[in-house]
Amino acid sequence: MPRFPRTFEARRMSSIPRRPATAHAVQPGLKPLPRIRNLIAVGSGKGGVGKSTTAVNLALAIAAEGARVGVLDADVYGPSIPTMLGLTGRPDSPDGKQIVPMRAHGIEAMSIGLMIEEDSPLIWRGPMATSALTQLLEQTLWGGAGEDAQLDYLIVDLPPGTGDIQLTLAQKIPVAGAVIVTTPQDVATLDARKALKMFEKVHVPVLGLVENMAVHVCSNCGHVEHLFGQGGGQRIAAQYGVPLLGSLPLDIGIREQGDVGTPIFAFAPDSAAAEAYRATARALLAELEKRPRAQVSLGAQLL
Ligand SMILES: Nc1ncnc2c1ncn2[C@@H]1O[C@H](COP(=O)(O)OP(=O)(O)OP(=O)(O)O)[C@@H](O)[C@H]1O
Repeated sequence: MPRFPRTFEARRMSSIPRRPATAHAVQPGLKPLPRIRNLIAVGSGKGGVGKSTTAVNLALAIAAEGARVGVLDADVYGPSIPTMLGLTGRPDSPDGKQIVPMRAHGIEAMSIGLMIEEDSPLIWRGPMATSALTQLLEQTLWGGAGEDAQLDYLIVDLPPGTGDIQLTLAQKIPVAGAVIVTTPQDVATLDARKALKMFEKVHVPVLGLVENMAVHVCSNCGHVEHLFGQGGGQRIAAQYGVPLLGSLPLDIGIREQGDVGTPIFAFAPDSAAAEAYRATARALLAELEKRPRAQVSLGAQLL
């Protein structure tokens, strides 16, 4: 794989003008979080489909559009975002209550994995997990220390599956929209449908599906192969009545870069894989723009 001389962070700092995002409506009955203009939940019907990898690279791709972005790793079963972003140590908490998010590759990040010992197994019952996660969401100083600090987008990597924890989280967290990550096999077994139903049940709008590992790119010759046939993602999205936001390649660089803490989008922003994430991120933002805006109340910062 070609090496790119300039890091993503340097590129981002030097050339991308900030474009503050419009805040969009959340589920009826919930109040938007003051520090978050748009919270986007990333879910999947089952584990191992590449949800965290997709969430992190999409967060970077959205940041590259000029937005202030954070990622919250809510995957209590296997918090992998610290590794994917190369984060270690504990986040600061000056007053013992609020938590300063960590930063990597130009985005903010917080993970349940940063708050516990690295080797300790997370065997939490539903209520414990959901209250820990809602606390983490609310007590993190997203967007900086100032009173009016805000992120344009917070990408929340939900635990895989559609059990109680996922349902409660989808119900309690004020979400502007959800994205469902599937693989071609996942599509075949209809696990993605369960995730769709779950979000529907709690009135969270699904912005679309992302088909991960859709085509294989040979690391030697770059040959592209549709291992699982073509058009599956498109068909299933049409069947469910939601857009297919993008199809991502099964690419060794995506895995390798995730393992070493510099996601492919940061490592090789001009690669074909990064381009696929960029196109998917743009489609996601375009879908979000179609959603109703958050209501503006006097004194609120949701302009
Ligand atoms: N498009 C891709 N190409 C190559 N490898 C990928 C791709 N997407 C994900 N992977 C790899 O697949 C493995 C699982 O990915 P990831 O941890 O993102 O899945 P997940 O759905 O979040 O898993 P879980 O939530 O069950 O822990 C990782 O090793 C990751 O690097």
